[in-house]
Amino acid sequence: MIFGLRPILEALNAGRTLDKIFLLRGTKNSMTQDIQALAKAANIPMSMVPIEKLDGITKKNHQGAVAYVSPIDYMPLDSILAGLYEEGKTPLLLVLDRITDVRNFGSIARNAECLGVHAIVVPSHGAAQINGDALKTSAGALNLIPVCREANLKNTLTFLRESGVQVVACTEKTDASLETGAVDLTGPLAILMGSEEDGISPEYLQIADYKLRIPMAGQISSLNVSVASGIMLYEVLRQRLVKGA
Ligand SMILES: C[S@@+](CC[C@H](N)C(=O)[O-])C[C@H]1O[C@@H](n2cnc3c(N)ncnc32)[C@H](O)[C@@H]1O
Repeated sequence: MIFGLRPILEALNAGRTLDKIFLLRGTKNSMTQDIQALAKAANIPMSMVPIEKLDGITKKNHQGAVAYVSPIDYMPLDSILAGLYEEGKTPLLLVLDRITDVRNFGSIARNAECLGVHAIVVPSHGAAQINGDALKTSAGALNLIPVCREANLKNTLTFLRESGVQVVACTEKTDASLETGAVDLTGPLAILMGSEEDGISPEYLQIADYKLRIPMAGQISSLNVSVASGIMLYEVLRQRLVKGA
């Protein structure tokens, strides 16, 4: 963690990757304005809060502002995609729409790394903080797989489609079932997973090329998102192995 306006400003100016910034509600001066502008430009989520409410933080040590330093460096999606095409690889991306549980996120990252995903894409707001717990649950996968943080997932999904990447929404809210094999998952692909709370945003579902449901035989209406990501990514890998892609 970094405490205080000046140290946070210095960290931003030095290009350090911050996960989230909290400013004490009511503080407004030239430094807070600079922090706000730099945080916005770098896609770093920021909240104005009564800081004393944050875990383990007292009036004495916060000095008006607290920032969490990210244990990973976020990567730019466009250059990752360009690099994959240049290397002759068939891109496989995993887009996570507001996964908020840190352990779910870590476990999804582990599935992704094990099953051949080239990069994970998360929104800059409303997603789990990438912290020590996420790193631990990922079994180190978060040190191996690039993570891209995007300000606007709608624009990102549109960009992916325009770049030749097929967007497949993994959702229980469709009749199209995965086991039919009706959708070819061997081309450039982005798998979209939805939040624990309310699934994939309707506006993202509209952009997707296909929606696919993992068949279920029980009474509960959906799988845990990490489990669902594992099943969906296994099917992608299975199709690619069968085709020799
Ligand atoms: C726990 S579910 C979300 C449930 C939530 N109550 C809702 O209203 O959508 C989280 C995510 O896991 C994935 N998922 C869960 N069960 C699935 C299934 N049977 N088929 C496809 N995706 C599934 C979807 O991406 C879903 O958005």
